[in-house]
Amino acid sequence: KRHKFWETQPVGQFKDLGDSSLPEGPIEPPTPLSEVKQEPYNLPSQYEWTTCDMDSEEMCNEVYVLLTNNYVEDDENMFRFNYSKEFLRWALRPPGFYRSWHIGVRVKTSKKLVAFITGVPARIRVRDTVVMMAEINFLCVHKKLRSKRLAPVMIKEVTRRVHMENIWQAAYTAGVVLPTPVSTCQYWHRSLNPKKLIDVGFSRLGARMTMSRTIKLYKLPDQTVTPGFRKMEPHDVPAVTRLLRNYLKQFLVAPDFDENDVEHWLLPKEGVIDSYLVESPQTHEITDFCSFYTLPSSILGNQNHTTLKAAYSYYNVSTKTPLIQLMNDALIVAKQKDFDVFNALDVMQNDSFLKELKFGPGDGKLHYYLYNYRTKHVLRSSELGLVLL
Ligand SMILES: COc1cccc(CC(=N)NC(=O)c2cccnc2OC2CCNCC2)c1
Repeated sequence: KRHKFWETQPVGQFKDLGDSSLPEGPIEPPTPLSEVKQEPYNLPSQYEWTTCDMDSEEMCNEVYVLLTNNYVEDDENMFRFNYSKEFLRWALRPPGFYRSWHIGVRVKTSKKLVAFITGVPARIRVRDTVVMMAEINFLCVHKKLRSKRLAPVMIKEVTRRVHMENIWQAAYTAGVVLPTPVSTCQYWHRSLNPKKLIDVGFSRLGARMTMSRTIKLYKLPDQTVTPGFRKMEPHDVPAVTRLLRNYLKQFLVAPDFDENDVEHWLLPKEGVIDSYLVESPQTHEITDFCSFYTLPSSILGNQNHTTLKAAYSYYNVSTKTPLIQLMNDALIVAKQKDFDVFNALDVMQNDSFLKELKFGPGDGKLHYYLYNYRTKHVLRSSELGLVLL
């Protein structure tokens, strides 16, 4: 398939697949900062660049409205991601963030926001090398402006602004195959509210299954079962950082989180991120951790329901509590908080609990990409220790 734009970019090309003579590492060397293009790329004449200050209630709302109406839908166009404003502020303002990497496109005359793309800085380890990268996300072009080739110029502009901060690599995910996935993950769903999921067409009643039998199949206890299971609190940051850093060592690609990162990315925030840990009642040692983020989806065209309340598995660590028991407690808490479904990718050790905890395979895949960084091989999803929002 022709990838006119991606064939011009420093990314693994399909023709290079299997050529194991190519070394792991950057594809192109950094450019001297004086040679980085200082002025923004040209947009079609009726549009202009804008920087979206997510601290501004008004701009944050404009971004929220654009994404709510124009962001990613499932393959059958029945659902559309509906990131909340609080979530967007959290996702886009981690330690060291750059406002200039929150890029919008406006119509010059009306000033209407019609496109968006973002980057946030992240230290990501690839095998034994920690690389400063930009995590690129929320690329969105208004439905009415599709196929005007806006996305390539937006990707070039965010790349230019990342280069200006002397960062030369990036990580991103997509539901489509581009040159060339560093890994491809299968996503899985665990029903928490099967009646609603069937009513809205997210799930179908199994063959030879009645609704009451289905409700019983997915029923969960009212309370968590692990002694010492509790919400993460600020004073837990150092211990959770140690636990998570040690656990992530086993994966070929993983974030290199320090305490500042853990404080931002993993401390609970109502309606955004939930995280729990197991503190041994005997030793008070923190032995396990689980977390999930809140990403609702708009339900397109259903009379009775407008929103699908979905939890997405984030980072989980098990050293004493069996991962299956830990994740079942996460399901129990998600059900207590009235989530309809709990989603997970088959990354890290997730494969070990998916089937047993009654997750069903989703109808699509999520591809992971690195920009300007070649890996020796395509990674198995279980070698991935990175979850993007
Ligand atoms: C249920 O509502 C949906 C609304 C839009 C798209 C999809 C299907 C889909 N594309 N799902 C995922 O990409 C996905 C499935 C499981 C876990 N994480 C995921 O994506 C995350 C990570 C990448 N950025 C979007 C959120 C579902």
